[in-house]
Amino acid sequence: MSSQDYDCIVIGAGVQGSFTAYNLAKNNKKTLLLEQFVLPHSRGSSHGQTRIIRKAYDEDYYTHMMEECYQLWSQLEKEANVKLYRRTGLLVMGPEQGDYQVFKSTLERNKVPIVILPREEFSQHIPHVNLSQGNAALVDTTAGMLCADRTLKTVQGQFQKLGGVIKDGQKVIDITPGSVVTVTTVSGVYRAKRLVITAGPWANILLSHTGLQLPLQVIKINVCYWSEKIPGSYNVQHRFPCFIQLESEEAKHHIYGLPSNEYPGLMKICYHTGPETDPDERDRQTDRGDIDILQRYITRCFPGLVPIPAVVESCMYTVTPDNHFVLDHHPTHSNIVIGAGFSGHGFKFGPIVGKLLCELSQGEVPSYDLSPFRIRRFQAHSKSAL
Ligand SMILES: Cc1cc2nc3c(=O)[nH]c(=O)nc-3n(C[C@H](O)[C@H](O)[C@H](O)COP(=O)(O)OP(=O)(O)OC[C@H]3O[C@@H](n4cnc5c(N)ncnc54)[C@H](O)[C@@H]3O)c2cc1C
Ligand SMILES: O=C(O)[C@@H]1CCCC=N1
Repeated sequence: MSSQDYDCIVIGAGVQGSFTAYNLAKNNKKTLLLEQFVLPHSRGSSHGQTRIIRKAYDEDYYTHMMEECYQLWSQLEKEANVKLYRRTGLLVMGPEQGDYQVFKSTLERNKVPIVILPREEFSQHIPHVNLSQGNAALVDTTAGMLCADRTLKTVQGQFQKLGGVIKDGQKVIDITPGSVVTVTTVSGVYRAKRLVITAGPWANILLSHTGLQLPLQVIKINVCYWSEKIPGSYNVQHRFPCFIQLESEEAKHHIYGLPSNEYPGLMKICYHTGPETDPDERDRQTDRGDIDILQRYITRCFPGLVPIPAVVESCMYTVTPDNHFVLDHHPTHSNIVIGAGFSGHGFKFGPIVGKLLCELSQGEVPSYDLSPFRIRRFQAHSKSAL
């Protein structure tokens, strides 16, 4: 095996590619992780200080995967001696008869510890928030925040300690499928028996070299931070939780937030959709319709915040038509595995996605039923070239 030959190449060092490479190295596979930008970077979907981790989901299969995933997060923390998870709880608010009931049933069915907050007791538990008319509320008490940038640094570091090789600043410009896959970057040519593509918003650009297109939409998210009128009122140290406001008449998509933490006195609150963008032209996309929706919501429900964003950063989602991930083999090249379309909720699953993509690439039976994540569910869709 020459120095350019690997058991497996992983393209894309975001959260999913980094955890996949780490799992491959743990399984004694000679692994190369390729990244187009110099690391660390803030041009994809995995950067920033924080992400929400939760078991509160509509579907049982996500809640089931999160059971093991919490353990994997904790194992990584112990192995690397770093703190990545902070328990805050997740406040779920939503119209009583809508998605809220589905979240509640999933949590109850799976025996996730929750606290129901009756309307008359709400403000005693959650001061500084107005519960919308007709909304109900509960807290997923096991939920919390993950340190995102620290996670990438940690998992990439552990991968390298296991002998894994990271080459950053190496944009992949060609892929030649075959029993040995050839991957060409701007400055090298590498070969491997197996390839994993975890390219986030650039997935379809890379997949075009393999004759496949998936129905993925890339959207820009304005990551907004809002100033506390009274310092500390929404602070993590004062036990303010993360929250999700489920979709309602006035906001057609979720609104979610994390307590003030990374920027003193600023709480992060975002809208769970945004305008479509080309990933290489993200900063040219200046639509701020989402911010208007957030301003109205904050004025009404978070009266302790100044309803003008103090900081706006950018991030991207890569969204599938059903908002479920793609975790599958390439339909015509079985030694190519794809992890894509994490639809704005994939970070918390990083450790389990890494384990599953590693299993798929090694031809093993995956630890979970992956039928919700198969490519063939898009067969009827116009953008899939299967
Ligand atoms: C604002 C925001 C808030 C979010 N909040 C949450 C949350 O609270 N909880 C949660 O669980 N999830 C959340 N998510 C979603 C989560 O962050 C994403 O699902 C996850 O980061 C996707 O990771 P990825 O590895 O697929 O993509 P990315 O992080 O984009 O990684 C893909 C990598 O591939 C590289 N690449 C692409 N093309 C090439 C090429 N040709 N050659 C080499 N490298 C290439 C890119 O540069 C990039 O580094 C949020 C996302 C955003 C944007
Ligand atoms: O995945 C998450 O928890 C966040 C909050 C809800 C919307 C998307 N991302």
